[in-house]
Amino acid sequence: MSNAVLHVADVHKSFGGLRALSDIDLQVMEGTTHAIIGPNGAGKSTLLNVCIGRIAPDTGAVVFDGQVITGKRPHEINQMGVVRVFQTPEIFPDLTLLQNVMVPAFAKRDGSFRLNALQLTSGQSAIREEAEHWLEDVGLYKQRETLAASLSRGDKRRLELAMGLVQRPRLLLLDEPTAGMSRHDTNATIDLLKKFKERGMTKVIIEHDMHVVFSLADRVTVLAQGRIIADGKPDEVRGNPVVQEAYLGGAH
Ligand SMILES: Nc1ncnc2c1ncn2[C@@H]1O[C@H](COP(=O)(O)OP(=O)(O)OP(=O)(O)O)[C@@H](O)[C@H]1O
Repeated sequence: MSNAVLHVADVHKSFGGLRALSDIDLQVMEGTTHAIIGPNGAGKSTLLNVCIGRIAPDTGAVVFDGQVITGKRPHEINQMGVVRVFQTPEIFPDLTLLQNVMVPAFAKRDGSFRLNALQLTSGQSAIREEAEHWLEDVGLYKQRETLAASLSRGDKRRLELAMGLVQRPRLLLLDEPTAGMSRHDTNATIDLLKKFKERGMTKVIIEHDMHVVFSLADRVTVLAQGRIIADGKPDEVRGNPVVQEAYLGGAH
């Protein structure tokens, strides 16, 4: 039996009169890729934000590796090993790729996020080597000395992935990792994420592109109007008439 790395336990969240999340209970098992899908406004981003401490649930709890993390600050949750890769890459355009990856590597080592860590000499070469390793892993090693601003959209996402990986996540949360990408870049991203899957990394992925979801997910949870309407293996979910109805009735 594998363990639940993440357990979202009976979470509710309202914004004013709007119920963004109701009765959310789900478990992400060790080593799996767990997709969260649903029409626009279903509550996917709110759920992710609850998991990383950016939004406090009204009731319920989030348990990570057996510890309640509800109420902890985002950087504390990040230090525990929960890493989120954003829909819009959060990179430093005026730094080189290498420097971009070195900043979170220093943050992981020192427990605080500082741009001026790049001026530190202690441990600089070990951090540099580690950053190079992850740039190589995502296929950006050759461009390591170029400025991040010059990258294509797909490569910026890869860079952000390297910035996440250098933190050696226990749980990687990916928010629409292929949004706005060409089919070629999307397929390259699928291949990259498959590689991490083979290494046993636990991932949660929010994604609209069903080709990506069904290429990667071991389990799929479907949200609609803030509730879980289906949860199971990809094929079970795909054939579920309730899911089809939610998509037809929604914006997609
Ligand atoms: N800070 C907020 N204040 C008020 N309402 C919010 C806030 N954040 C989200 N909502 C509302 O909560 C509901 C769920 O939004 P959320 O962004 O979580 O959905 P989503 O499934 O991620 O949608 P999308 O696929 O469009 O990104 C929506 O009706 C949204 O308008």
